[in-house]
Amino acid sequence: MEASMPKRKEPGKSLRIKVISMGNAEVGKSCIIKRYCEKRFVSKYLATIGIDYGVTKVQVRDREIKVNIFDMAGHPFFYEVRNEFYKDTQGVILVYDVGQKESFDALDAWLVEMKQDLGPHGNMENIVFVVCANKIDCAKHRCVDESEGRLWAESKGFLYFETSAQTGEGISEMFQTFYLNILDVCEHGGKRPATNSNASFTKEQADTIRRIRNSKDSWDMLGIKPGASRDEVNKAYRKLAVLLHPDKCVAPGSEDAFKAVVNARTALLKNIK
Ligand SMILES: Nc1nc2c(ncn2[C@@H]2O[C@H](COP(=O)(O)OP(=O)(O)OP(=O)(O)O)[C@@H](O)[C@H]2O)c(=O)[nH]1
Repeated sequence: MEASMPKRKEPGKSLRIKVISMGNAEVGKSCIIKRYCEKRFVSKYLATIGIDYGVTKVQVRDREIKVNIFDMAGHPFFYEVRNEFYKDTQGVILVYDVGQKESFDALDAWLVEMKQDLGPHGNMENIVFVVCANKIDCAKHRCVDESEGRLWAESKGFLYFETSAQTGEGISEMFQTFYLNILDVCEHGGKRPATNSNASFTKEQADTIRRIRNSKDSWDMLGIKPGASRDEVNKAYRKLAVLLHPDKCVAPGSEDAFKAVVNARTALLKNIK
């Protein structure tokens, strides 16, 4: 009789984690959290004063996770309040507004602030970061495209999601993946599993794509001086083509960078005897 009974799976022990939100003022940190926890959107801007705190329970795989969420004010004025809250964090929701380039450019400074506050013994390697490219509903105002955001995030081993707190797009997928990754870390003794931490492209590829994206003309794009010879153009082109060829490079934006390099070479060779 007992042998034919289906085995009941024992639920895993419940887990308690701390996550924080980071990013410039007004990028939508509070709204992302509200959209997920309360399923609503508030269009009126109410600046977070210092820190907002909330607790929520989620079920991930067979584990119940009690999540303590610290929603940080993005305004520089609240630095002194924020710096109390970086330690003992398992996950960070790092947000920028796709229509506000400064908020994207500020992401590095947010990491620096966190690193400084954690001090020399603080280890950010095993914290799960998810980057939210928020306000994608405002397509008309968008100035940071997906490949640029994804490249920044993935080259640091961070998760990347396109979100809109207003429409809800991407929000639950983002939180589900975020919590799953945190659970993986917790179940690996607090260390990020190797498969989750390495980008599938090199730093050289990521830096080259960024350089090409920001180059001012075709010479600059190929990384050569104006007036260089055909041979120099071809040599520079070949080097970049090997590095960025779509068969070899999976970095976000590599296809566009490769096309731009091909066009730059064609344009330059047309005018060199
Ligand atoms: N269109 C649009 N507006 C959004 C979105 N997310 C937030 N907002 C608006 O952006 C403004 C700022 O949102 P908050 O969530 O308060 O921003 P925050 O990052 O928490 O700001 P601080 O508390 O100052 O750090 C509010 O007016 C929101 O309604 C979104 O996805 N789309």
